Amino acid sequence: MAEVRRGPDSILSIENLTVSFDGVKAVDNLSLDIETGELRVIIGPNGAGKTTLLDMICGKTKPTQGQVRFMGKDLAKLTEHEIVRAGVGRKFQTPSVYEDLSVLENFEVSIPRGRDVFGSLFFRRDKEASDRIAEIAAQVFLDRHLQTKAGQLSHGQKQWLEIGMLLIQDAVLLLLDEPVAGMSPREREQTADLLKRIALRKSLIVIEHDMDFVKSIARKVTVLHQGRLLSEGTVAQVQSDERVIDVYLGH
Ligand SMILES: Nc1ncnc2c1ncn2[C@@H]1O[C@H](COP(=O)(O)OP(=O)(O)OP(=O)(O)O)[C@@H](O)[C@H]1O
Repeated sequence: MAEVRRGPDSILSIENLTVSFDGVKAVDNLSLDIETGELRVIIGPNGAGKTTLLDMICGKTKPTQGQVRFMGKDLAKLTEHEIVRAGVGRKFQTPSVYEDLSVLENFEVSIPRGRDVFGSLFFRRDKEASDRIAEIAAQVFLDRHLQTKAGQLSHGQKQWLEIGMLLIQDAVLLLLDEPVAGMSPREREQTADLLKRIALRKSLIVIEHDMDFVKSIARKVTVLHQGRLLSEGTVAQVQSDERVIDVYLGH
């Protein structure tokens, strides 16, 4: 089994993580480390434990055993909301945007709350927020759709909107479950560029099945199988790993 290398720059450290459902281990003694600024892709056959792993990072599922540390914080001690506030943003497989609100309003509701916006600071902060929305809307290719109702966007555009909402939230670690599902080839290319640009300043964990897309974004790939770490390395390394070939083609 590949050894986990713990760098001084890791933003997320997962150690011996296990969760059982009805006695079956969906994630089994998994350890992995994500560096700051890393774009890590997780692949693996159906039921390998990929989604469950993200569920444990964002606090939706509590581990039976093991630890998840994010920027030095033990995430088991935080609620789902506190984990979001700490900087972990999750995008699920199906886009969850407010369909009846415009793109602009979807961005506005994602602005982190709890910041004082009183007195003379009010207008400055307000301007800051609208500048930030404009910048992020352009980044996720939606600057010309700010007034469009989210329900009228294409499936791919909804995925981009959701990624934009995570950026507005100030997430520093983005967890994306199949972000290009249902996208056209052109939208996939744009998304690959977008994720690479985001990784210049933030860290990402992306679950993906589409190997062409994986090749276009991944520097390091983690392969899960039956809840365990099967292989880790570059796309070329994992694709030539006998254990990976066995799992995908064998039996
Ligand atoms: N809440 C739950 N209760 C019971 N079993 C669960 C639960 N969540 C996941 N599982 C089981 O855990 C295993 C891992 O599932 P998971 O969805 O994490 O796999 P995955 O790698 O994301 O698969 P896919 O590629 O199909 O989405 C599966 O056997 C699944 O049936």
